[in-house]
Amino acid sequence: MSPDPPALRAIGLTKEFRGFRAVDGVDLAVAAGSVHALVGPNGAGKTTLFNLLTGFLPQTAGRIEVAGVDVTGLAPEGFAGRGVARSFQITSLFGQLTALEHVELALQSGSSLGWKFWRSAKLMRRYTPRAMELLDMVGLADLAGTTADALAYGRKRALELALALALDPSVLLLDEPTAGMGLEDVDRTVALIAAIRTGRTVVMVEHNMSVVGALADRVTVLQAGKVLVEGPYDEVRADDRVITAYLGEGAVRAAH
Ligand SMILES: Nc1ncnc2c1ncn2[C@@H]1O[C@H](COP(=O)(O)OP(=O)(O)OP(=O)(O)O)[C@@H](O)[C@H]1O
Repeated sequence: MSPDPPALRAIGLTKEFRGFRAVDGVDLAVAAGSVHALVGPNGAGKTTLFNLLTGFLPQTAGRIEVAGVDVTGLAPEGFAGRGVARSFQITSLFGQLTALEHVELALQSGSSLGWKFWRSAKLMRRYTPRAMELLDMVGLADLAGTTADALAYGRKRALELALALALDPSVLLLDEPTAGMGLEDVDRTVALIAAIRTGRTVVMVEHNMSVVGALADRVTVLQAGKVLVEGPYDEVRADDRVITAYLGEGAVRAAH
């Protein structure tokens, strides 16, 4: 029996911005059921790769597969339709809607992308039980009636996760899930991701190495648009090439 194809795979993926290669021939295979972190110094191409892997940017060259199926060139809706979802950006929350209403809308639209139409409160109520479950999962049950505007930063990020989970994706992509958080929220988010990874594949861009160490099965380090190193966290963090990429030559000498 052949092994399962990667949940998400990039082959020679390349993105040029006016001739500048932000992502340059990246090969990436994210094993089904794994948590895979994308790391690298500023400007390495993480966000661009993330956008390519969710259909938010068209690639210049290369191929993307979801569970072995070619999805190259599909729009974000096409990726979502194949079970690939990304966490929402805070800016896309509607300040005056409650946390519960946000999740109900996400459930109703069936897609993190379709906020276009509005339904009656009565129709929405059919989604309330599942929406409450999702809010409970991310620790927001007590804040279901709070408007997004009134949620603290860490709670907004938790709401973003609930919205992504509303799609029940098989592959969940998280863009810096702990960025800007205090320690307590970071710990809470790590525990949450550890809980929601069950039964799915998670790809995350993350700067915080202790978060990567706590969650990631494998780590891909990008530098100047290319894969510098790929492997388990402990191997990657001890790799001289990675230390140099982050801290410069002197840091490698200091580390030995
Ligand atoms: N729309 C764009 N037009 C032109 N250049 C871009 C565009 N988007 C990204 N770049 C360039 O591509 C390179 C990679 O950027 P990207 O944001 O993907 O890196 P990153 O690893 O996510 O960085 P950071 O950790 O700072 O967020 C950078 O040099 C950036 O200036």
